[in-house]
Amino acid sequence: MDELSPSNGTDQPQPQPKTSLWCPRQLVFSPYSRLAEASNKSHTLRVVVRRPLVARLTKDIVETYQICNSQFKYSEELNPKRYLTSPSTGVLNDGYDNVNSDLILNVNYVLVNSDTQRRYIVKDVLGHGTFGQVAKCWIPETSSFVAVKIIKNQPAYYQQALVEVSILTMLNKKYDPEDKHHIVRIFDYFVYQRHLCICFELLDTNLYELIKLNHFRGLSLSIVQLFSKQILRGLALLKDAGIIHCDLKPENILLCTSVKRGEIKIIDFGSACMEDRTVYSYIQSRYYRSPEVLLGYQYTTAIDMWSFGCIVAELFLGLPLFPGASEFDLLRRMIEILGGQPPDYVLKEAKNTSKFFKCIASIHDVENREVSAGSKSAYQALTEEEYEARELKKPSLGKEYFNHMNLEAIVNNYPYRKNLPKEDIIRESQIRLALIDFLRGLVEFDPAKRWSPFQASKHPFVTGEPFTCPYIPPPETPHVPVAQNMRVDHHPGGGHWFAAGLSPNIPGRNRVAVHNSPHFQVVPYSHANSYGSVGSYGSYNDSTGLGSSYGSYGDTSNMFAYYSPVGPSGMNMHAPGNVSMLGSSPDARRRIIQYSHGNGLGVSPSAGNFAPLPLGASPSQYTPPSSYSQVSTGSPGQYGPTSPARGNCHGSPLSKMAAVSQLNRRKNWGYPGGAQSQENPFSHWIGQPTDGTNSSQVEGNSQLLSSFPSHQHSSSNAATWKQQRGGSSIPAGYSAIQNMPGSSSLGSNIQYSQITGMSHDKHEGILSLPDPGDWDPNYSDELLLQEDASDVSCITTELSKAMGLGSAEPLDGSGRLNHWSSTNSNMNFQRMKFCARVGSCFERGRFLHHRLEF
Ligand SMILES: Nc1ncnc2c1ncn2[C@@H]1O[C@H](COP(=O)(O)OP(=O)(O)OP(=O)(O)O)[C@@H](O)[C@H]1O
Repeated sequence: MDELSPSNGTDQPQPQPKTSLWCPRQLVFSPYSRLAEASNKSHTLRVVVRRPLVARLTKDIVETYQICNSQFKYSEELNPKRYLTSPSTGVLNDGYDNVNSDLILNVNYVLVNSDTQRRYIVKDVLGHGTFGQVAKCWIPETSSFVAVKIIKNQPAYYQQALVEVSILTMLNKKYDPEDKHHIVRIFDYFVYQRHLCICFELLDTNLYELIKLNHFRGLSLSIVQLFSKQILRGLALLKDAGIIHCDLKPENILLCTSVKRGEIKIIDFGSACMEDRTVYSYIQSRYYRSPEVLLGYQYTTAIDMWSFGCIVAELFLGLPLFPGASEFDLLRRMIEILGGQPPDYVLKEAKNTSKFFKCIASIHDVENREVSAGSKSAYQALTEEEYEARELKKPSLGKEYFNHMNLEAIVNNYPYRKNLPKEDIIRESQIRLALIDFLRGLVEFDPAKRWSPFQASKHPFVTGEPFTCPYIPPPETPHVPVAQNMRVDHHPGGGHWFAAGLSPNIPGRNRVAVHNSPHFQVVPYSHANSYGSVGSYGSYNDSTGLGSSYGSYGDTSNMFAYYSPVGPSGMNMHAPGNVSMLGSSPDARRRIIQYSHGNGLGVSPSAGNFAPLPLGASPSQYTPPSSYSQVSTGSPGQYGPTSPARGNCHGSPLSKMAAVSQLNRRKNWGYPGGAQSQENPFSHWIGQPTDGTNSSQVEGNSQLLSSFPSHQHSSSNAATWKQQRGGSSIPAGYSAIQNMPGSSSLGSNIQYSQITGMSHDKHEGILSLPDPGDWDPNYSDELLLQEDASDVSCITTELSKAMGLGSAEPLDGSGRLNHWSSTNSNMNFQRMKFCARVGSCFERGRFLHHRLEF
């Protein structure tokens, strides 16, 4: 404070000259006194003086005040409430909830698990999703931070969130007790103020934000490899458990705060389902949506492998591989970039084939598979005009931002880091060939041929072995039937909760006692489908005794049942008054309906009248009621999944709500049900051929790369990578070589592109930095200005330092993040985390001020 007020060398308040414009009231603060400060707390002086002014006026304000007035006492109770939830007006649930059914949180709001009396003190909001808010909370008891997902106070969200609890509990406890498979840990769950709260380990930035912090330039191949390996471990676990994540995307993969740098974890199992209970057809975020889901074909864990392939490509390229502005656009991009189309057996069976394809063979040919057996398909993708004629609306098409329209050219022509030595370019080009081969096995149209996590994990791109020829995967290990595989060994709750045929296995009074839920009431219900008796197929529990009977939950003395259209797997049974439901037949099943009006049970007036959701899909991903659809549950077909159980599907009334409530960071980026999904987020900066020709015509010629071993799919024309925007473009020249520390291994593929004018890139188009402001709906320059400019400008430098560059060299226009390094300092990592939060503020502006409180 020495620069704020002169010291007179005494600690007494001094009369101020009349000419002074402002002075603190004498009784409150005395002017700053260096002597007083020194005599009081010399260590404080040191700390305060060295801290930046902003820190002293924010984070250190209490100390600053105390320096000015030793009598000053800080009292938290006197603080005005600082709301973290928006809107913060309480209109539902006795004023606890806002209009969106979100619990209105403020800093230091306390969530209590009434069972254990554990208190979770809200400190910040980490994110929003379809299901509610995720808050960073402090547990005084353990002196640790956790992430608590506070689910909206609506029955459908409530119930679907229980699926997340069940699946994660099972994955954590049964399949990954040692936490080695990169799946987020669930610690606790409870109901507070009619909100289901799920407590997770606290994680850090997600991969989308990481890419964004790097200005949408790709990460180095070593990091891509590092992340790929970990995601595959997670997917292998899911496959073993027979679980489909259904919403794998960069946003749902988070860096860990743990000491192990570069560790990531998969989150958000709110859309997950069991492989043998694939109920919904409208799943996966659009950019990461598999062809079989898009076409309405039956699906398996292979859809996560497709998403994984899209993620790997995006990590490398910095941009989504298939940023379809609509499903038509998505399919068009897949076909163009991959050079093929879904196999005929899928097209023949899929529900939506006629929306995107026309049949060009005779019915007889199709039926008898004569055409599909040959090289020519019986189906041809509709042109834009044909689609419009059929659907009576123009398909939404996004602009191209890769100047190459095939996978090989896109990857091969991605700019190399500047100043990379020639030998490193050659080495990296080899790894890129491995990457292409790897991606080919993942973004494979045929789900039956798509590699499993096990097969993919043996690929040279992942193992780091030299890549010499196209990879032939080892045979897949036999699949253990899900029903056998998913039994849990203990039932502390005395039964099972069964929205997903799963058991939360967490006992307790307030353990989401469904029968006590404000959202449900029991009514007799007769289900048409008979799936056998209680305790039959798919139970997670020992099929003995009442407590382990199929679909039960809570104490064995309390069984209710509620209906889910998937058959017994959707039955949540609770027997009031010790009425045993053991061995109940379908006609004994009951359905729980929601009170549709105020009933003293705390149902939000806005909640509507929802039937409980069956398992397995995010509310954001349900098929709109007008077009309820279900993946065919009939015969699995020759390549179909082996699961015998495929239930009927009802759509969800949530779809419209979800569309409105989508607060995802990339809310226009291909999310199912997204209200603005027709808008192309890249429309302003996505590159277009500068000469007005079709992108496929502007392919340049890479002298260097053309000498590399060619891949079976590679284009002979090495095409041009180009990202273009407005006038602020810079030429994307040939990436010259720069030696980086530790460049002897995969980690050497750190790329900073620089224009050098080397021959093979001289035809390159224009490269410019994509600006999130051009497409990110939540971005604003004002928000940017609110931050400390130096913090912002240093993001990429600090991030790359934090990730182990060991160099302060900034990333240039096409630079790429470097590999992780053990020399990375914790300070840098902290800095990175701070920067990451700043980055996230750009998108979620209204939380900016919260983020500054670090
Ligand atoms: N364990 C965690 N640690 C830190 N942040 C987290 C954690 N879990 C979630 N978040 C943050 O909260 C955001 C929303 O979480 P999540 O994806 O689980 O919610 P959701 O409602 O299921 O979202 P979606 O709409 O994608 O289905 C995440 O993108 C992430 O930024």
